[in-house]
Amino acid sequence: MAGALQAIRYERGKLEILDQLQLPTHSEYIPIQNTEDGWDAIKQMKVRGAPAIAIVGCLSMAVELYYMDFKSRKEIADYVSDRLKYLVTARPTAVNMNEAATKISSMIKDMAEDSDLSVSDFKELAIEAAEIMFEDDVTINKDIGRYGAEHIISNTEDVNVRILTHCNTGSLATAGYGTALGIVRALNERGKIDHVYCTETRPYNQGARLTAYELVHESISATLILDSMPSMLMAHHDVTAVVVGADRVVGNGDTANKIGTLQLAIVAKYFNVPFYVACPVTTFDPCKASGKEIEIEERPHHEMVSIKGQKIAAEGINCWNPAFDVTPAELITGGIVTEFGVFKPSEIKEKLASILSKNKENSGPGLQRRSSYSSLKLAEKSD
Ligand SMILES: CSC[C@@H](O)[C@@H](O)C(=O)COP(=O)(O)O
Repeated sequence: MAGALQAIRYERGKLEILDQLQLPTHSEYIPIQNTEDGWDAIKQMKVRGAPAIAIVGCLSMAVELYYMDFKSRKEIADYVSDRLKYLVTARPTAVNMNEAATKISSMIKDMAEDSDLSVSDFKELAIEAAEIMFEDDVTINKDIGRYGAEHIISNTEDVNVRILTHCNTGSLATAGYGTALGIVRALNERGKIDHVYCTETRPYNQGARLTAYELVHESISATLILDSMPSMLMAHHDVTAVVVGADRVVGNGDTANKIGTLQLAIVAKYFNVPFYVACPVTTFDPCKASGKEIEIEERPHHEMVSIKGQKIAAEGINCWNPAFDVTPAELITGGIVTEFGVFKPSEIKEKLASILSKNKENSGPGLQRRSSYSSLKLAEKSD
């Protein structure tokens, strides 16, 4: 296998991201020195993909914090909460940044009350909270990959599978490995891929520029198709499953993902092809009852009518550029693949609530387990 693609490079006090606007022709890492840089990179989509947005947002806060001096724990807690709220405003549909902001802010607020913690140890904990997300992401994605691959293999008679995917959900959209593309990677590691089809994903072309790049990089047998071709593809070729990522899965299983996902799900239903959504539990938003409540980001019209400054549409035409659509739960026929297993959309809220409450005390990915670990480490250090 080729060396892993790395969208995010981080060491304490230093963050760089691979500028995805320049891919696939140029690979340039750009520095993110503070939360303004983080916000701009997310807004302009130099980094994109729900998990990567949250990781870069939080790490930009960590880098900023690292170079600052504070007088009290409360000052740090207020600062962190303010910066994270600001980062959430960069892109509204993907819930991961909002989820991370809420989790880190409330953890930091609780720990600010702990008078045994020095200001500098407290600052370190705030930084570590962001670092934990980055460190855990690949493990989470590998679990998603394993569950998804096993589910697909055990629910098909195909010896080797043909997968259709949309947008980019791979190493470039996460800390590494990927979610939906992580399932493709896991299938490939098991020698089970016959072929992968990826859609170009207009207007930003994440499929043509990024997913195709990742598939070629890993020598996975793959074909690029236009966004208008999935029905033609399913009419003429056997597709084992459609596997996509998610920006927000709400309580009833309705799922917001890259524009074009809904039509893929409708076509898959027509041709009786199982349709899977793959995402970490941080993409789950149980507070919203249905997809109607999801705010859909609208992107600037210039992204539709020009490519790298070159006009491709008639001057003066009106445009509509929603970045995401919502797939109703009933069309997610294969299931929702998470790091805890594959769930039916109708059962995901209940099942995740039970798993997460059991895991809260002593395991599970993310801040709960690791923050108590960090507190222990700091306590040991001060003994
Ligand atoms: C693992 S990424 C999952 C989703 O974020 C992905 O499918 C997607 O819709 C990305 O949209 P983008 O606008 O490129 O951020």
